[in-house]
Amino acid sequence: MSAKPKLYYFDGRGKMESIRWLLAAAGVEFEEEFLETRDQYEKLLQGGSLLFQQVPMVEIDGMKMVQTRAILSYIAAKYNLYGKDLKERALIDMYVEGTNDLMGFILMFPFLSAEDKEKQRAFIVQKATSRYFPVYEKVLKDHGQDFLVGNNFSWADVHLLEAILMVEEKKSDVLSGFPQLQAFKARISSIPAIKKFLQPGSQRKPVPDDKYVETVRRVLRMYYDVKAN
Ligand SMILES: N[C@@H](CCC(=O)N[C@@H](CS)C(=O)NCC(=O)O)C(=O)O
Repeated sequence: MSAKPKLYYFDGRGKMESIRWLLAAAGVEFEEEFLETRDQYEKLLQGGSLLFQQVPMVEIDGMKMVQTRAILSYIAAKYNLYGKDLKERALIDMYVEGTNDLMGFILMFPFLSAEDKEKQRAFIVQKATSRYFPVYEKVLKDHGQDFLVGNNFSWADVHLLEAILMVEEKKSDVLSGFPQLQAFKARISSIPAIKKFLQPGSQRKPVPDDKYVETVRRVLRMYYDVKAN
């Protein structure tokens, strides 16, 4: 039996969270090493483990993988969450990139000033409800199926649920005008592997707090200000 994938990142969401979600959705157990000190990060750098001197890094199947998108694609393909043919794969890629753009607005949120946080919250909700959610609402309504692509559970479904929950953390009733997405959320959340991941005590990370922000800033020597969109 091959070893469990090992994830190298901070003890928080950031760019690793979607990887945790996808592994969990595939029912794959994984280990994590959390970066707490600059020393740990420099050891990884000096050991040549970080191809572009960045995390996330995932040890999987004898590889030290970096680049979030590459890691996610590998996991999706390996665990049959990436469609049955090239056209389904293309659709999954489009939907995932859409949700990724939306999540990108949320990724740096914890690093903003209090004033910018309020501006960014409004921006996220506006983008979600006017650009991204209407797309997925229409896809689900038009084909009338349970999943976004090919009537099968895929990476696109996992990514969309993650994005929905992230936006709901910014505005809890954000799905009120999206009945298809409400039903989708309930359906995907009840898939056993997802349900397990959503329960307390799983490897899902909480909303980033000040301690997470301080650790990331210290380890990466991130001394600059981050601005809202
Ligand atoms: N394109 C990369 C970007 C990764 C990235 O920006 N990682 C940050 C932490 S979230 C990092 O390691 N920054 C250190 C640096 O760039 O020097 C990916 O998607 O994985």
